[in-house]
Amino acid sequence: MTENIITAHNLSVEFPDKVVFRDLNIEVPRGSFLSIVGDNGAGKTTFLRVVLGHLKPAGGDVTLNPSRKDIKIGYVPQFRNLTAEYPLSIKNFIALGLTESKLPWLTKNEKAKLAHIIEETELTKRFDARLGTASGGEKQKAYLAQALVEQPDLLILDESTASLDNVVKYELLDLVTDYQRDHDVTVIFVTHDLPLAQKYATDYLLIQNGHAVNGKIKDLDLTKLKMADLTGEVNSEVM
Ligand SMILES: Nc1ncnc2c1ncn2[C@@H]1O[C@H](COP(=O)(O)OP(=O)(O)OP(=O)(O)O)[C@@H](O)[C@H]1O
Repeated sequence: MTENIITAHNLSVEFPDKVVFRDLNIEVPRGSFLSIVGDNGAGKTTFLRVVLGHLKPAGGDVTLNPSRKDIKIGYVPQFRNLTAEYPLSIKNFIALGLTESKLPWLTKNEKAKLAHIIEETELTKRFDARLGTASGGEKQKAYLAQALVEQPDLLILDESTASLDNVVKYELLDLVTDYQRDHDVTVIFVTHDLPLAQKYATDYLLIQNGHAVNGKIKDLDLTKLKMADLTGEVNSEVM
């Protein structure tokens, strides 16, 4: 039986002036790829904050497995350009994600982890380059490698493909799904890009207008969503 990494029952999230959603039931199987989609301000980040225990729900419950204390999380933020003067090499930047030892030098095991993730994120030819001078795609791959270097249980891609060009977006998500094939990692991809979500995700969570619906991505009918780049309203047929 597939284990769930996230299980929520009747989860309701509200602020004094806003219902984010009510009575969400969702199970996120280990090893799945969940896309969270919704307009700006719909509640995607808020959902993650509740899951990670940073915000108390108004009702219901959500559990993580492994527990919040034990789970290893990798996080890739939205792309932001670093200045050309940024001093770290790609390799040293990725090494910031190592948490095993507190020593000022890398242990043998850490060096092996670093070499491995550099290869898996296809940065082998560029690991000595300064991150500041790297291309946008290489920078985002370096963020991805940093998030994966400790082999997380859960990888959160927080609009990590926004403002990247199309080729780079697909390259990055190809790397994620290749990595996922070889490692036991669950991916949560927060995005406004529905076609991208449809290509890579197995499951979706759509948060819109105070409602949340979820299911298998193959059952999400894009033609029923009235969205221009996901900035419109969701059709009532879906809600
Ligand atoms: N601590 C808070 N107190 C009150 N309202 C809040 C709080 N945090 C978030 N909100 C509101 O809840 C709503 C959901 O915010 P959230 O940041 O989760 O949206 P989002 O879907 O992640 O948006 P974006 O795509 O722009 O990042 C917004 O209207 C926001 O203003």
